[in-house]
Amino acid sequence: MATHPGGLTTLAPAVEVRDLVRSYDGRAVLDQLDLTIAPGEFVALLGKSGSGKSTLLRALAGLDHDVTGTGELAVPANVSVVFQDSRLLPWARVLDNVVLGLSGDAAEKGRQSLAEVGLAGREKAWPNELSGGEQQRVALARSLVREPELLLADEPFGALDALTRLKMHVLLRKLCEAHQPAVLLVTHDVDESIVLADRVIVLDEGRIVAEERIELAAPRSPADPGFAAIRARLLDALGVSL
Ligand SMILES: Nc1ncnc2c1ncn2[C@@H]1O[C@H](COP(=O)(O)OP(=O)(O)OP(=O)(O)O)[C@@H](O)[C@H]1O
Repeated sequence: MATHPGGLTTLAPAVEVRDLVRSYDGRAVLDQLDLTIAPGEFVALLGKSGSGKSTLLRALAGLDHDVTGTGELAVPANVSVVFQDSRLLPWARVLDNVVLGLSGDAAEKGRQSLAEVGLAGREKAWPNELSGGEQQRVALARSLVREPELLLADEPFGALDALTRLKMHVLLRKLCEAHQPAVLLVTHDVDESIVLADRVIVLDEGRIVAEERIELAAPRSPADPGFAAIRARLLDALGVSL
C-alpha cells in the first residue's frame, strides 16, 4: 500500500516492469519495455506476429529460461497461465485436472470452479470427451481455483470458432468481475481486446507503440461508434490501413 501526499491510498501495482530487455541470440525482442498493471486491471496485448507478445508473457510467467535479458520485473507470488491449448492431462479426469496440486478442501473448490465455468456435472469426464471450448473452460477453472492475483492468457480463444469465442468472452468477463485478478491477455483479435479490456496496448518490435484506455459502457458492441473509433486507431497502430 502506498499513500499519496493528497491522502489517497493506492494499492501497489500487480505488475511492474522496467527497462525489460529479452534477446535471442543477441537480437533484442523486448526492447527496454516498461509496463505497469494495477490490481484487478484487465490489459490486452496486441501486436504483429513476432512483435514479442509471447516473450513478454513468458517473462511474466517466469517461463523464459531460454532467453537472456536485463531489467526489473515484479509480479505477484500467485500467477496463473492459460494457453491457446488447454494443456489438460489426458489421463486425469476433469475435476482432477482442476485441483491437481491443491490441498485442503480441493475437491469442493474444484467443483465450485467447474460450476462457475458452466461445467457442473462434468467432473468425472475425461478431457477428450469435451469440446475444445469446454476444455478451455476447464483450463480457466484450473487457473481461477487458485485465486491468482495475476492471470496471464496467451491467445486462450485463438483455436475456437467465432460463436464459442463470443461465449468465452462473456464467461471471462464474468469470472474476472467475480475474482478480480489482474489480467494480461495476448490476442490477435482487435475486437476481442476492446470488448474485454480496461486497457489495450500494442507492441511492435518489442516496444509499446500505442495504448488505449477503454471506457465504453457494457455491453460493449462493435456497432458502437466509440468502439469503431478505438478499433480504427488500434488497427492503425498495427499497421493496417482500412
Ligand atoms: N526460442 C526462441 N529462439 C529464438 N528466437 C525466438 C524464440 N522464441 C521467440 N523467438 C523470436 O522472438 C521474436 C518474438 O517472438 P514472440 O513469440 O514473442 O512473438 P509474438 O508477438 O508472440 O508472435 P506471434 O503473434 O506469432 O505468437 C520472434 O522474432 C521470434 O522468432
